[in-house]
Amino acid sequence: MLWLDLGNTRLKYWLTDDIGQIVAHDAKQHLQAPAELLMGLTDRFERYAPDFIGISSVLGDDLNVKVSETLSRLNIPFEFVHVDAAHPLMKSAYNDDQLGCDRWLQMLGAVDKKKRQCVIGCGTAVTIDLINHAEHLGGYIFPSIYLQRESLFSGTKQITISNGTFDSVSQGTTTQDAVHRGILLSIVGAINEISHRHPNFEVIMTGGDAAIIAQHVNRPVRLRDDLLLNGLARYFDHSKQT
Ligand SMILES: Nc1ncnc2c1ncn2[C@@H]1O[C@H](COP(=O)(O)OP(=O)(O)O)[C@@H](O)[C@H]1O
Ligand SMILES: CC(C)(COP(=O)(O)O)[C@@H](O)C(=O)NCCC(=O)O
Ligand SMILES: [K+]
Repeated sequence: MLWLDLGNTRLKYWLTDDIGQIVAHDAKQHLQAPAELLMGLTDRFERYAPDFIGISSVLGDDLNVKVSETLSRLNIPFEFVHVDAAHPLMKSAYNDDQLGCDRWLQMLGAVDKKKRQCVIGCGTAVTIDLINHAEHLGGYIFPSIYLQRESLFSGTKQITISNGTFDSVSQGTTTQDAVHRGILLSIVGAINEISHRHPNFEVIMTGGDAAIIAQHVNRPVRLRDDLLLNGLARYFDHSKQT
């Protein structure tokens, strides 16, 4: 099986064998041209010869059509996941026309009837979703570190930094440090606040920046970079059973 996660910044793929073990995986910035990036991967995918391609995309219809055209050349069956708020594995109070497919699949990858869970996606946007015994209560969306830095850059005259590391939340004594620590604090602070308000929810984090952010969160955090993959596998496994 080939699993694709088309996020706003990076295309991730996982190739799994018939017992679900990961054989290959990668993440690449698609620079808003995911179909072209996929074109360059088609010979590799043909060599893997998967029997099915499951896709999560939050890139909208126009890009999804281009991705479909590229994938059609492979003559391998593929399917884009659509959010189902009434899914047997997890009910959702969220508007299912609007809920991002990646958020939904990350939750599907983690959901456990016996638990209260806070699922945090650390991608282009940070998403926080609350699940109470397999019922999605709703969540939050806010810009992640690079989007926040870009907004400061474009919204102010005197903040002109373009690089720097997000590695501390202690107060800064230069513009560069004040910006990078402020941005990281805004994200870590939000996560600490939500986990403080929901003390008996287990906190699970995934996404490209999860490791950077998790180390500053003042509650135990479970890092799972396979969450969306797991959601895709559960989704298509379940649809086969029914
Ligand atoms: N402008 C940027 N420069 C460098 N890295 C970036 C930039 N924007 C995002 N990234 C990196 O890309 C990754 C995005 O995470 P990912 O979970 O793949 O996001 P998405 O699912 O939204 O595409 C993160 O590791 C982040 O550090
Ligand atoms: C919130 C998101 C942009 C996060 O996407 P990502 O950061 O993974 O690229 C995505 O889940 C999305 O487009 N959601 C649709 C709006 C919503 O979930 O309400
Ligand atoms: K994502």
